[in-house]
Amino acid sequence: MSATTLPLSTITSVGWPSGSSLGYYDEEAQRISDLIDEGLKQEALRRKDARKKEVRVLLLGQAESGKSTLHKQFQLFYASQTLEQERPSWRAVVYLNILRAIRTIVKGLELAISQTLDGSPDSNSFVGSLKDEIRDELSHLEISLQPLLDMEVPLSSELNGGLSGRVSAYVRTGWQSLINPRLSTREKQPETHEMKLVSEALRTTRPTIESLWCHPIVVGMIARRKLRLEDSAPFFLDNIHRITETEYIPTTDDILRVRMETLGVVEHSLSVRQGGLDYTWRMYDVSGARGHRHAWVPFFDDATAILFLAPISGFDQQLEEDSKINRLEDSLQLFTAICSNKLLQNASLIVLLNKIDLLKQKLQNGRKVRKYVPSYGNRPNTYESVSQYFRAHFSRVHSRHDEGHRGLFVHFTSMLDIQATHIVIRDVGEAILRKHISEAGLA
Ligand SMILES: Nc1nc2c(ncn2[C@@H]2O[C@H](COP(=O)(O)OP(=O)(O)OP(=O)(O)O)[C@@H](O)[C@H]2O)c(=O)[nH]1
Ligand SMILES: [Mg+2]
Repeated sequence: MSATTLPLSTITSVGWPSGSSLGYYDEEAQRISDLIDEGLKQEALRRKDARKKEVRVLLLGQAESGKSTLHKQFQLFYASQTLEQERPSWRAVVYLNILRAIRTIVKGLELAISQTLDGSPDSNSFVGSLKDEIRDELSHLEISLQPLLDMEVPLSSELNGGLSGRVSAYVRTGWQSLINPRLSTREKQPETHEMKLVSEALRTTRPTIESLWCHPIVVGMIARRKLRLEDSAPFFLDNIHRITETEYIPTTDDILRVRMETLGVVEHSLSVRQGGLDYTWRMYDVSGARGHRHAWVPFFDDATAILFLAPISGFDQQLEEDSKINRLEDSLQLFTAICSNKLLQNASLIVLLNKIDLLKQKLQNGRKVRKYVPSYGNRPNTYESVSQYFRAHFSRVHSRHDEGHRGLFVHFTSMLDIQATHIVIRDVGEAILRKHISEAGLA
């Protein structure tokens, strides 16, 4: 029976006050409606209040520009205990970085050796005139390292929760628990089977890795840029002795240097106390590869600030995902798109011209900027001159394309320098918060 066919007597018999007039129901309905309205109002106020205490920061920039490394630095500055908890989990990623570096070297050597065996050596090839005994020596090193390299796929698959395919590991929420299941307990972690195999194999092949890494042919190929190693590969291979110790736990420097690609967009939350108030910083760390940038858009609404990272050491490099595009050129194009994006026009804009340590190193080694950036002309090939020239390019893009007519904050950074980066984080944090406070009416 539907409620509309119930006689009034039936209704009163189930507990409604008998003999009351219809006016009573109106009053009761009104009371309930007022209560609901009040609840909704309180909820809206509570949300508005929480929103005022929430700062949303986007970390943008091309792949390998240093976004995830910057997030680690924020973590170190505001929540170092969380990085402490994660520390053992990074060991697997360090191992994976080493395996990847060895694979790149071995593949590069294989290619060079096959060219000499073909009898059609590239006349410019450094190994074009390899003597038979050196070729045999290199082949022997490669064969000895093959079992170690065969562990790369299972290890990356373990880090990716069983997903294999590309040999890589990805930053995404909760990856640490796969390799370090009792992350929160602080107990000494038992090694996973895969990790045990890899760490043993690394220990036993350490002398071979060292021989390969300091072999004059490999050193020469790197000097002539015949091998494209990731930025941190030399550091890990130089430290192979320490890293293959039985009790090895990654240092903070190792964690900052390790390369782990970001998958999609990862949200991190940080509690930040500033000016006597607690704020929640929501940081969005995105994948910077060309094919993944469309995934950023849903995070543009309501962004408080953008931290745009441009690795200016990349003036002589191409994108990994498209070898026709110069890295610096790509950074400038991307920055143009960010400046002119209407959805972002209210967000503070902060540019971090990153990897200045690598830029200084390249210039010291005699790399000429004008060879890769013809417009640089005959200006001095010094860090001061080059860095200001690159900065001027970003400022020009900003003044031509900035939709919101915002001010532009520019910092030169090396994400590996903890002290200097923390000064930048403090300055940037204060600037972002000042703007947020005045806009949210918290002042
Ligand atoms: N030498 C040097 N290396 C850096 C610097 N900043 C970052 N790196 C290294 O560059 C590599 C890439 O850094 P990530 O932070 O993973 O780059 P990302 O922008 O998050 O890259 P995607 O996630 O692919 O978009 C890592 O190995 C870092 O250790 C820097 O200032 N100097
Ligand atoms: Mg990343």
